[in-house]
Amino acid sequence: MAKKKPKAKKAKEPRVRKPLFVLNNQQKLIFGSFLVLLGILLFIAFLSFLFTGKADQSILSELPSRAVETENWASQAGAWLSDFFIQRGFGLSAFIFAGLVFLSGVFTLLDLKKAQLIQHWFWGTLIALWMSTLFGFAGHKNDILSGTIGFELNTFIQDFIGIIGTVLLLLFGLITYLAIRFKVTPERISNAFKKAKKEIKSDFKDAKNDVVPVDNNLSAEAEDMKSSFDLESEDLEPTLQKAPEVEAEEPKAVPPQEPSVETALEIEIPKEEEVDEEEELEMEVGEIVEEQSETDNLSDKLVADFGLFDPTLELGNFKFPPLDLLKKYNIEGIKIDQAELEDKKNRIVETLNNYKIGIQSIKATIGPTVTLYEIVPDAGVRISKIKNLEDDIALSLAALGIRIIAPIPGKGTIGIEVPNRNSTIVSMRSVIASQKFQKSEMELPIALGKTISNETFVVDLAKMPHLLMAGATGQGKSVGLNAVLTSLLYKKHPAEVKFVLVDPKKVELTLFNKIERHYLAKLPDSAEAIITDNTKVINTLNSLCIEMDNRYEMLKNAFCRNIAEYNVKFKARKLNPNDGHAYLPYIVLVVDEFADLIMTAGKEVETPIARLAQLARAIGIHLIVATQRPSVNVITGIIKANFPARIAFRVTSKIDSRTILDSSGADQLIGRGDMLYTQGNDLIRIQCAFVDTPEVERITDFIGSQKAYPDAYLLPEYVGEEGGTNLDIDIAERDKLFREAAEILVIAQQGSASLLQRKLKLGYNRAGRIIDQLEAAGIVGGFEGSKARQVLVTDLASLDSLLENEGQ
Ligand SMILES: Nc1ncnc2c1ncn2[C@@H]1O[C@H](COP(=O)(O)OP(=O)(O)OP(=O)(O)O)[C@@H](O)[C@H]1O
Repeated sequence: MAKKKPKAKKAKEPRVRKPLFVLNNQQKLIFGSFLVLLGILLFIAFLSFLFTGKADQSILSELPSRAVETENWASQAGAWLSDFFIQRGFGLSAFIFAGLVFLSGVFTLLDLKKAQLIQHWFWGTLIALWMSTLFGFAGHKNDILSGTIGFELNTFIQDFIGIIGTVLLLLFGLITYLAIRFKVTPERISNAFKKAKKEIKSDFKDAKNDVVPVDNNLSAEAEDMKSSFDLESEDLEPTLQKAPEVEAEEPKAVPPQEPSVETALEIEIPKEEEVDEEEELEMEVGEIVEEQSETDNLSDKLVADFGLFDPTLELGNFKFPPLDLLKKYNIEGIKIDQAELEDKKNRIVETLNNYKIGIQSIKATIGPTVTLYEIVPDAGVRISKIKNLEDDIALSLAALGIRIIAPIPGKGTIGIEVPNRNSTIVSMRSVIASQKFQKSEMELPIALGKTISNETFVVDLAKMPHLLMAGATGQGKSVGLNAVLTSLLYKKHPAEVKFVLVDPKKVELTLFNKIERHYLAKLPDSAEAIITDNTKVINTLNSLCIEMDNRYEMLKNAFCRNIAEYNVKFKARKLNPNDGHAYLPYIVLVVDEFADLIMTAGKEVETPIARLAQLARAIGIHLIVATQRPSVNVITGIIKANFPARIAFRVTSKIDSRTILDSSGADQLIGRGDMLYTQGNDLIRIQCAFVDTPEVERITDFIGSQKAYPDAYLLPEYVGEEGGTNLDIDIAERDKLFREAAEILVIAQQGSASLLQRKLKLGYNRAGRIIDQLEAAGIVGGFEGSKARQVLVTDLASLDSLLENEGQ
């Protein structure tokens, strides 16, 4: 496992060398063909210059004009260019530049590697310099051969190191060039010599067609070998033939233990191979050129031609809802009531003094619903003493919802939160309009409300990664859910996020039906996207589990660790849609009234929820679960462990508060959107943003009236075990009423759960389970939709014998 990690990382971050400028295909064609033709023109002009250069000398001093007549095949331009490159430049070597220009054109047209072209230019220029210097040295009388540069270079070098020095320097230049460019080494030269020598020898041998007699100077090993051959195959009269040069260099290289016996024994071949091997050991390691992988090149090309993939293109004209759809309240902002502040401060100080607690300083921070009084007690005061005075302070202030934070984490103070006499509504508009939200770079930003210091509180759902919301009825849960959904609607394009809404109350989330084809996801066969039926919830959750598994597979194939990386790669066109890749929107599953679901479906809901909560964070499925009853059988350990981010609205008891937050505090809230938020560490008191139903309606109307996708986002199909059929039910685990139920159905010859419910006064779940057990026992048939199941046993006698046989 540990070994695999770096590999994955390497695959994840392929080295992409960004070119300075990228030409598109048309530009490549234009630029490439220009260079090719220019190369040809230069070649023609240069060639012509060799014949017509002298004749055109006179016109070079004149300014270019139509009246000037030239002999050059490329006219005035040809004459000028040739003069520049040949006469004043490199002489004959100027042809190299014509070739290089031509080559550049070919490279551009065929989109070959730039690095190679640069190498050609580098070496071409060096050769041009070397050749013109050589011509300058050898034929310094003729400046067409060397050009001015060659002539000057030659005289410059000669002035310093003389004629012999120049010859040697030129020779050195040639050797250096051969050594670097063609990787010529002394070994290769000597090998070439040896090979040539050997070939000549073998030719000579072949010609003679004779066997060379045994060499008396064989090494000890060779002698051994010879004797073993003599012993093993006397009749064959083997003869050892040995390459003399091999013996001289490496006599030990003959493998003594595995001699092969042939009529005309050729030991030299393995020996030569050994020598070759040894020579190969001194192999030069060539420079490692890092190349872009094929896919990178392809994706770069695709990006150059079509730009980055834009998932929002299908609904390119989609307009985000404007701010004025949200209500503006007259009393925005916090009013400071000096008298109230002073009064409360005095009461706090007084109460503490009554218990002999002195205070060094007191500071007030006014929030929308509560004011935080931070006190620094005198030295030597026990913090727990103040904490215990919570009720006394509440009594003296005659206020609900006093919360004491002792000490405030990170500050050396003790906080006392006291509700304001007149609380201010935190409008959704104010939090959506805040810079913090508008400028947030989060994946799934949610503006929850405002903190006690009146700052907008924005969190990233993708980081949470799942949210548990609880609170007694009427304390602001539904408003909270709407605030979450509204935040996402204001920030995310329909292509980027999809909601799966589960609303057993049937009324809370219905407004979102209008944006079904924009933002909602549903099962392929369901008519409504918002799920109100508990049995459908199970199918949807299982379908989400399939979606999760599918997404993990896609991520694995793309070497990505999470959805963000995957989508970046997909946008850069590095993932081929034909290989099953697609842009992945985030999926937010919202479950209202979770307690109700657990009551009716129990484990069937809990298991997929827990699975999703455990695994879905990396692939962009996030859960928001809201419940009225935060009891331990609803918020089980496994659910709790996977929902580190929790919101508690007001609850009725300390126990409930502990169930949600693992600490008390939620019981001391004042309701109406007053909440505590935790992401595993501190509790933050927030006033939830208020968004009313008409506002949500306006937003959904606005979005719903725009062009939509043809259908809601379709989740994978889940072929459920309808009615909870499980054919492996253990006989020992059968219901106590199993036999009775079987008899009822056999007598009635009708396999229906409702019949059992009526006759045995059972709940739906238990009746359903018994039916499953009867099916497993072969008493009733399989599920047949709305029809009752078939009863497979005709009478009670057959039933008796069936059950008796089963027991054996
Ligand atoms: N953030 C808020 N600011 C101001 N008032 C609020 C806020 N949240 C809720 N309220 C008030 O509380 C009332 C009840 O809120 P809400 O419908 O969200 O409660 P609930 O917890 O969903 O109740 P239930 O569980 O019964 O559905 C709202 O009609 C509203 O008047």
